[in-house]
Amino acid sequence: MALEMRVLQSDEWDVWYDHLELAFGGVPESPQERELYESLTEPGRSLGVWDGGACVGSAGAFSFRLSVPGGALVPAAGVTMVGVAPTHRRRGVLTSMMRRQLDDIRAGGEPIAVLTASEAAIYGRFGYGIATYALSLTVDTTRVRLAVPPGTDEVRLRLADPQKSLPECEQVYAELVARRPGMPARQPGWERLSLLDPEAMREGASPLKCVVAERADGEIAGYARYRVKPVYEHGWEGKVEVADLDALDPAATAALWRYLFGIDLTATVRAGRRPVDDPLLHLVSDVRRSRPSVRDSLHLRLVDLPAALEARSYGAPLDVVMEVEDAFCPWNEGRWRLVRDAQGAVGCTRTADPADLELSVRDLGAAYLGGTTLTSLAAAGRVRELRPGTLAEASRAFASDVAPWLPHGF
Ligand SMILES: CC(=O)SCCNC(=O)CCNC(=O)[C@H](O)C(C)(C)COP(=O)(O)OP(=O)(O)OC[C@H]1O[C@@H](n2cnc3c(N)ncnc32)[C@H](O)[C@@H]1OP(=O)(O)O
Repeated sequence: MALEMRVLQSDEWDVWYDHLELAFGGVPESPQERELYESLTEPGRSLGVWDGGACVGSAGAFSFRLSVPGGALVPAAGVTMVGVAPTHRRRGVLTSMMRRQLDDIRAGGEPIAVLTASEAAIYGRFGYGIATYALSLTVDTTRVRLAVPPGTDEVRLRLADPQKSLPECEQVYAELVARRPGMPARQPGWERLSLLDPEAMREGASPLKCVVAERADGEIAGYARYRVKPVYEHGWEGKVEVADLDALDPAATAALWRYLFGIDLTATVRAGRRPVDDPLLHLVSDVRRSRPSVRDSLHLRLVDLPAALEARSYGAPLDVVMEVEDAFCPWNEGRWRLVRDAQGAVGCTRTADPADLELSVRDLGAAYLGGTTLTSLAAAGRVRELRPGTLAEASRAFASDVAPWLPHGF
């Protein structure tokens, strides 16, 4: 029987999601998680592939707005819930869904698409590049000390109910979105993701706790959400699992980390999905015993290349012609002139002038948020400089002073 791909109807969601769970191995999600993701699913932009009555393929998209260098929010399709039934793998089902989805995203006018990949090797062939990395730290807090900046002692910490303190914590999040590229501005319903706390997610740890940091005037300056996992071996050696830590100034940042490091009966603080330039790296007395590790996080694709490049700002004047390869979305293929003038105005237009740089859309996606430099891509042979001097100029202009960061999965 021929496979049929069609847009999801709301009443098909359960079958569609059961299929997705199976594609990921078949362990059922908690009812809380399932309910949340059902409420966040946008059926009109979710695809199902059907073999008779059986769902064998799924791909969804969320309507995000993502911060980019300069602070603008760019409409971005958040590609999600991708799965192909184990019986139907390696027959091109994913490829057909990616084709349809990118065509739909283009028609809908979102200049970029983003995703987090279950396996880092899947999406490069569809033009996605790795635009952000995530830092994980596992700190031995029996050995590692914090050097806190002046003002830390003036920060007041208050334990708060995660649900009740959500509105004030969301204010902090919203302020950070404008400061750091790669962050999705909160869309209605997404704030609930931070509070998701089913027993199954705790792995023996406590329910989610929240500590709020306030300045002397009572203004909120940050918060951390965390769980404590009791461990007793030769004495108490519990683990503090940090879910979120967002703060607006150095004193609040240090006060929150100091609090987490100092929780009695614990010996480890573990924080995953942190920015790669997390200030914690500079607060700790021993970075090695903080066991940093890095992995790919947000994969990004330019869907409408000129609109995407014009939507961000650049750190220096620039006039560069790029020869871009994009076999999967050929409307982006060819030669583009990107100009950022002395006043900061940006234009990206087609040109017949000789190219200065040559690269694939995937590598342009990797560099788009300013975290991966064009120079580092060139060192790997992925960007080729055709006119001397243009690589350094473009690399400086694209780079972001603040590392791009995706604070949560989707
Ligand atoms: C954004 C997200 O939701 S990420 C979640 C992705 N989903 C999962 O990981 C769930 C488990 N895996 C699956 O459901 C499937 O194996 C998928 C979705 C990864 C791939 O689906 P398929 O229909 O088998 O892919 P398809 O047949 O279109 O393969 C296209 C190409 O990608 C390659 N490919 C497919 N899966 C992988 C993988 N996991 N790693 C590397 N390459 C892969 C194929 O070999 C093929 O390469 P080719 O064109 O050179 O022959």
